[in-house]
Amino acid sequence: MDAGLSDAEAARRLREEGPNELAPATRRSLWRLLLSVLTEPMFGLLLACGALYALLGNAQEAWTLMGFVIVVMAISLVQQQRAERSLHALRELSSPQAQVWRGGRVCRVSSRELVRGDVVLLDAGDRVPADVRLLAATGVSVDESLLTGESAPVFKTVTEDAAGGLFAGTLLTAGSARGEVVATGARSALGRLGAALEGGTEAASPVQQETARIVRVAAAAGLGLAALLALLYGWQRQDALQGLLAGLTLAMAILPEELPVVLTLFLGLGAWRLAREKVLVRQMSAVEMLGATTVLCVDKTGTLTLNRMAVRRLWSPQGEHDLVSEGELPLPEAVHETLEYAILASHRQAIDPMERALLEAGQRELAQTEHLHADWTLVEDYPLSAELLAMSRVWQSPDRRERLIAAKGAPEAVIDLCHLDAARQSRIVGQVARLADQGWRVLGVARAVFAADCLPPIQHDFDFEFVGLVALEDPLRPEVPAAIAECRAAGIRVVMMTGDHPSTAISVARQAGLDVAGGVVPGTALAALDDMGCQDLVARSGVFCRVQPEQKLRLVQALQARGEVVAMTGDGVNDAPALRAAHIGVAMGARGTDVAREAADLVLMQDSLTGLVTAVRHGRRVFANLSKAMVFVLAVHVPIIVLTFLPVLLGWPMLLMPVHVLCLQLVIDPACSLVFEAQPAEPGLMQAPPRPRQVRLFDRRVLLRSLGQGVGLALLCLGAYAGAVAAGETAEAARALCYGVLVGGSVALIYANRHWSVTGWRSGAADGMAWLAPGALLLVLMAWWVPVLQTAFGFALPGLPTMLAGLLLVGLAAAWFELVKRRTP
Ligand SMILES: Nc1ncnc2c1ncn2[C@@H]1O[C@H](COP(=O)(O)OP(=O)(O)OP(=O)(O)O)[C@@H](O)[C@H]1O
Ligand SMILES: [Cu+]
Repeated sequence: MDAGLSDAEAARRLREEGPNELAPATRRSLWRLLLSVLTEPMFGLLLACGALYALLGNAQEAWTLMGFVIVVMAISLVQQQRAERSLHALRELSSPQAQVWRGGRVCRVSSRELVRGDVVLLDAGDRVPADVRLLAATGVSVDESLLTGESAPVFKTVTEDAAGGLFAGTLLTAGSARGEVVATGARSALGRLGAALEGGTEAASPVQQETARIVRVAAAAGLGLAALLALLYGWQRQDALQGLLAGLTLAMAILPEELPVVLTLFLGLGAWRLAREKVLVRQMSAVEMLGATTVLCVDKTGTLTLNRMAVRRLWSPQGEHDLVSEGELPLPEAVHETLEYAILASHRQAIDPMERALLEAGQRELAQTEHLHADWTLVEDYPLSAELLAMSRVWQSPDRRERLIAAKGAPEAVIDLCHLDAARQSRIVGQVARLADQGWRVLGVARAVFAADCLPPIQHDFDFEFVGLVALEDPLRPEVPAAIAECRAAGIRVVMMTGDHPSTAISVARQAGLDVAGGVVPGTALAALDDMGCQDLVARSGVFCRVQPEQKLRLVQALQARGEVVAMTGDGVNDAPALRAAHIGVAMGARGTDVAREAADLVLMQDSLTGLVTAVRHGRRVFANLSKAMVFVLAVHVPIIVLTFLPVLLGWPMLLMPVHVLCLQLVIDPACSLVFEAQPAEPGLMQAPPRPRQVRLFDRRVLLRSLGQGVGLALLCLGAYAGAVAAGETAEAARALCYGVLVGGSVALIYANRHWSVTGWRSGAADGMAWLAPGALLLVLMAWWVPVLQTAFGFALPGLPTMLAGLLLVGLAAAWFELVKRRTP
């Protein structure tokens, strides 16, 4: 029964008892989305306008307006749905997984597919997916604070009573376990409590906060101005209803309802694009923080290296053997014991790549010898700890005559266990340095015998005898040097924090192309330093060895105190605090623990540093595109405001009505979501230093550019109107021309702002532009020619010379935008 359920039985139970989740995944339905669109203030304004038209007796205008309302709302709905769908897909991808016996073998399934009776395997760092009865447990301790509020670890062993089990939502902090699922979903202890895992609470990023502030200010200012305009108009012309209409138009023009939509859309789609590059974003705001990253703190194994360990060399005081260069020779007797005891000090069903490498070397090299003790039984197990980087296992031979203890671990820890004299000690230390200099991970191996029945509590109490050294090779990921070079070019420092030996650390750092000028600093050096000392240290050195998780946290904090924006990779059970502290915590999808993943903002599905560099590049691109979109959105509002306000002041007939503003939205919204969001990175984006952290989205440059471009367009539109009237056109034809220049100018505005470092027409074919520009042209022509629209828009067809003049004005606008783009710093 330990082999778990069959696939068919599991599927049947899943159907009958439902999935293992507390609340069904919440995906905002179409109705919810529609509701949120309907409750936007813009919609209220439009309804008010429609009602006013109806009151004024302009039934046709009221209907046209409503028609546009539906189109604009549909666009907005589609955009939101697009963002929503990408978010949902992300959540699915990042949903927790569980290791389970199904149909006689171990496989990984999404934990929502677990059913009662499944046999699950759990390891330190796993979140317990359901209520589980323990079948086997080694050194299991759990954090049940989610259920009990008590954060002290609780030790668990296999017992008959229910309290011995593991509960859904608790965290395995140490050990490993096998157990049978007894309750899932709402029937689990957590489900009965009605509690929910706090999943990805979205903290607003600086840009999100800034945007929210701008929207509030602009909305208040807009409403104030609109009220002023309504009063002015009503008082000047003694026409309260028309005044109200003018006011509403202005309110509509100023209301910056695009901004938050643009922000969510850009961050959401940015996350979706990253997911296609195998980088999962758990915290949306991380996309934008990534662009400001100045320091990447990376671990070594798996991030810089392949985590594909292989035993390279065996050393004992009697001899040495290289498994690659002397691979065809049989293993010399002198190193047999080194490998033998290294394997005895490992788990039989090893997960750790290092232990697997040892087992595999044993199968290959010792198969014909008496050194593999399949018939021995495990009596006791002393795990690795932060204080002592060594682990021991106690074995009983079949004849039960003696107990044998094998230890392996960091060489200095094993030497310490063996109580060697100074001469032998320094000889071994020299050998360790020689092997580690190649970038290999070196383990010391020791053994002891024990006759008494009662085992001592700590490893130090055995009388260990030094056996030898094992050097494991873990090749550098081939793509890493290029990724690090890219970081350097982009002004990003890469700092390595590893748990490994100093010589191994520096050698791998050198191979990867890290800055090793500051030497390698052991984690213990931090203990003697105060916070200022720490900050000095992280400024000077970029390679840290024998680092423990608490020290990672201190290093991250010291970097942050120096004003750096820190992204940090981590995968261990104890890395969570440092991951949370870093601006961007990065966990590994394949090898990381649940704890690390839950604490992280990003999950790299391919575990490689390259993914992180890609993420940084995307972060920079998203921020750049956001600024471009903001310049455009701000700039295009300037002429709209001027064209609504100025005619009232000058006593002209109204130039813009709600329907015009609304129709322009048909250009603005797709421009943001299609054109600006999809802009590729500017050339040189990764050759520039990171943007300083205090840089705001609406900085001087953005404001200057948008004002400069917007005022230019406003003047040209006014010029178009005044010119047309002067040339003898009717007010309707002049308005038609003015609107044509406004729409054409907006398209030119998009065109110019797509790229900042390149002139518009040199920037190559533009994806979204290809149908945005013809679409806008069609819109204008239809409004000019189609009779129904003509009346709704208050247009008359201008004469041909006027039209040509309008075309010229649009060309002028395009030239002006380029000029402003170049001249603003
Ligand atoms: N299973 C093990 N058996 C014996 N020693 C081990 C084992 N795992 C780790 N060690 C020792 O502990 C040291 C630190 O291991 P740890 O797992 O903390 O490194 P790490 O943080 O994974 O390294 P990196 O930063 O390179 O990823 C290792 O260099 C090794 O000497
Ligand atoms: Cu000791």
